[in-house]
Amino acid sequence: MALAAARRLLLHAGSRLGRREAVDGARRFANKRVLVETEGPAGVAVMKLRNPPVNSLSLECLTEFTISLEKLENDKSIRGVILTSECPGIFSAGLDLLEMYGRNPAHYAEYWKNVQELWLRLYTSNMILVSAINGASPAGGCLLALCCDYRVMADNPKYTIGLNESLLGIVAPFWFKDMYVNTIGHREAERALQLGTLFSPAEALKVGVVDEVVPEDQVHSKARSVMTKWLAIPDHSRQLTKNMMRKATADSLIKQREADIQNFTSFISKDSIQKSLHMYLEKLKQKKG
Ligand SMILES: CCCCC/C=C\C/C=C\C/C=C/C(=O)SCCNC(=O)CCNC(=O)[C@H](O)C(C)(C)COP(=O)(O)OP(=O)(O)OC[C@H]1O[C@@H](n2cnc3c(N)ncnc32)[C@H](O)[C@@H]1OP(=O)(O)O
Repeated sequence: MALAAARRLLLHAGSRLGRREAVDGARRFANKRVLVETEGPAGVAVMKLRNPPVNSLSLECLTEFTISLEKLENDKSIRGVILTSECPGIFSAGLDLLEMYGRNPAHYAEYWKNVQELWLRLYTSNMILVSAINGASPAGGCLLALCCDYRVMADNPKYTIGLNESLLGIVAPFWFKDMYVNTIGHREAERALQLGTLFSPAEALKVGVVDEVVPEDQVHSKARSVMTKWLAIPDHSRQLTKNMMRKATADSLIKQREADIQNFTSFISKDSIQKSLHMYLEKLKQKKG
């Protein structure tokens, strides 16, 4: 409830928590975890996730992300968004494991509702979305990239991307799966989902998880040049086409949002699933030292 109130305040009362300033004709607004810079005449915004250390999608981060997108969507001068990260070497570590571990069912339900909301807003956005994937992008991080119309990834073998849920002992929700199938086809998705494959940039390109791999220092310039190409298409025809391609996938979640929340909540609350998440979190800790 408190988050919903914060969201209303941020969105409608301007920016009490956020900031808006003019810099050389460009505009920017920032919440704590999302920075948005817009470039006047081109109608393009650059949205940077900045939730260190790994841009995990905590409830606060999801909320700020959704609010920022909503603001951009309502700003008729904005036609495209480049989605990227301000955390070195990490695009996004995906959903925040600490939101799904050791909490109560009401918290899981609230968290999942916000995950759904961000996904629906991103996936069905009328704007052109290009991701500049400048770091690791597992699970929910990959989901963000898959929502975009075009994905450019940095050519660094340390960065991997994919829906790795099965490695955590959890299952990618059906709408994650649907988007994966839409992007890389049924056979590749079936294999990658079962194995929890995290693809290197070269593999991701080969299988179609990303559209282009470029040297790390060119990710942003390439994303901009891709955006320029997409901006040349009339908005109305591009938007109708995007809607035609994505509507069925979005509708299948819209039709069963409440049931999906119940499924998630009962699945994630299971002792066996909590145990798997505990082990995975321990593994992440041990990796350090
Ligand atoms: C049948 C019905 C089905 C219904 C559906 C049910 C369930 C499905 C539900 C959800 C789908 C899940 C989606 C997800 O996104 S789950 C998250 C998956 N993410 C990962 O697996 C990434 C894990 N992280 C890493 O691999 C690495 O951290 C990294 C991103 C490659 C970065 O490595 P680096 O070496 O740079 O950092 P550290 O590993 O040292 O991490 C620093 C710090 O961050 C913590 N952390 C990492 N990832 C997360 C995360 N996703 N959430 C929360 N915290 C994270 C890590 O533990 C370290 O913490 P510390 O306190 O030790 O500093």
